Amino acid sequence: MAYGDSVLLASSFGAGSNSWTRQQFIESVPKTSVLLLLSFIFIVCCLAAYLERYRRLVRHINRIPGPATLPIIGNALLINADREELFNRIIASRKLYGRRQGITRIWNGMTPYVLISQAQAVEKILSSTKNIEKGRDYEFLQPWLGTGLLTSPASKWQHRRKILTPTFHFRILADFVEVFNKQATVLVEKLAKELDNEAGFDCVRYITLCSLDIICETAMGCPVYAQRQSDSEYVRAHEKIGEIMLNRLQKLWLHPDIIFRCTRQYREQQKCLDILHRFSYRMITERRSIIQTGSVMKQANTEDGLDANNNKCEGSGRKQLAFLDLLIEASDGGRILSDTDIREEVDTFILGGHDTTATSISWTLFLLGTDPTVQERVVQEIECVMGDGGERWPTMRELNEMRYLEACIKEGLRLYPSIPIIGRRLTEDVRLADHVVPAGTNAVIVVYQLHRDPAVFPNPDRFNPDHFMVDASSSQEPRHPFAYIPFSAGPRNCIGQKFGALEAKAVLVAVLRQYRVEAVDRRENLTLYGELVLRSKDGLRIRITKRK
Ligand code: HEM
Repeated sequence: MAYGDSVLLASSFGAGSNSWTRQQFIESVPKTSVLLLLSFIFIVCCLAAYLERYRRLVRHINRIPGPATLPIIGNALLINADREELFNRIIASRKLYGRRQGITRIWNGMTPYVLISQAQAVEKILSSTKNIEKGRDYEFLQPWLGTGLLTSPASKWQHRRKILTPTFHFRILADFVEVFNKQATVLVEKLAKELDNEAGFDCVRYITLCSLDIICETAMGCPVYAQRQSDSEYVRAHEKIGEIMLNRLQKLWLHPDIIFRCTRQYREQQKCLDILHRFSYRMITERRSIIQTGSVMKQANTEDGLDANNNKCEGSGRKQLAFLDLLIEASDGGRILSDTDIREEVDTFILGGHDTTATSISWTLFLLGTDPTVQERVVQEIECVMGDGGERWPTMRELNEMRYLEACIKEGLRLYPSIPIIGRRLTEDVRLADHVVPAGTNAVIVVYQLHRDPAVFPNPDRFNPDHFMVDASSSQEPRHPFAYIPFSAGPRNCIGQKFGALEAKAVLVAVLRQYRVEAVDRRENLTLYGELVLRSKDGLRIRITKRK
């Protein structure tokens, strides 16, 4: 014991034989009190550190232009708008505050969001290998998708992406073209009943069911007959869970689990999840046994499949491999991927590859219906590439040759990107133009607005597929690589973009070879919903007539 210490103790407790030693003093203090004191100090330190971080966040965020904020609630009143108004306000934010730099901020209560719609700034966020954490809103997809690729945290994502990338190899996609063509033929059949419909009809539901058929068959190796049995338990569960998740996303008070779990919607969600997950697990078991008996490649491509009511998929062995087979193969008997992991990824492909592709096809078809000259040019290209193809289905090579059709799909995705908004939660500071956007901020990339930047696309609202017809002799400056990102960009870009683009082509070829399309509504009269995917309030109404 140091001299100073003994003096201190002596003076505190009195010297002499009855005085306390330091040891006695320490022993006399109850251990719980010490623990409490240490915990208190720890909490105070954490709180101080948190407040300092938060103060820094507020200081940086408030330097970014944006609407005036109220204490505590920030701009929550502004955000708490109905479906159509919210998207309008997001778009208006740049016009009002961020015209110069395409960067604005908004406070949802005490949570900051920074809206970004300028290519250089977008590049800083999306090209980062550190800021790859998804925004908070993606958590609402987790009951269904778990932490599959789309929703997975950074710590898990990299390893998963490495395993999954080979499943989208072009040789595997070539095999899927047959499924695209087969289901597109069913779509053409279904559309025939609208031939006499003078008033027009919404094409989105028809195309969404076709796309669901395609993704389920390619992902799980089992047709679900969504187009033929659109009221089956599986299809209804799909539609219902989408509605529930969207509704929860929009209603701030349903965000905390503790409240949501008390609602009827939660119970409905659980029922849907039970149907969807049960189906995916059944497929895994079935495909595993087919693989074990070595019969995947041998089996004939039968027309058996999902029974609408009991979800059975008998004799559904297919000539080609499904994504599921590739995942089972990559799982190494459960060592690398468990059945739950596989289920998460299959469900992720189904969600990620279903509405997005259907939305892209629907908007392109609608846009072609607004411009007969462009539509005829597409049809001429199809005839030219297919030669005397008659009713024959296009091959992958032929689809790849249809450059003008591709330009129309790209232009459709420019004007109406299937995913109009992409979110990231920043884990480290980013400098954007004159601003520091601190870690902890939710970065919101407004793809819809980015794609309409007049500095990149002159006359940006016009439907002009020539934007994407590459002219090697052109003296124009090349476009900024992050000015057009319908499939996102950087490390967390869309893994299924080639699949989606090829599917869109196959479906549009099938429809346009049979029908002439005319848009019923004018584009400027459409009301947009910028939700999980970009929708029009009243659907996309077209009229069709038979081509000779
Ligand atoms: C036209 C069709 C499609 C469009 C416009 C599209 C768009 C996108 C976008 C914008 C993202 C980034 C989302 C984000 O960062 O939050 C994304 C991610 C993703 N997409 Fe697509 N997608 C399409 C088709 C598909 C298809 C067909 C599949 C699967 C078969 C698919 C599977 C995925 C997956 C798994 C991710 C997450 C990738 C990752 O985080 O590593 N997508 N998609």
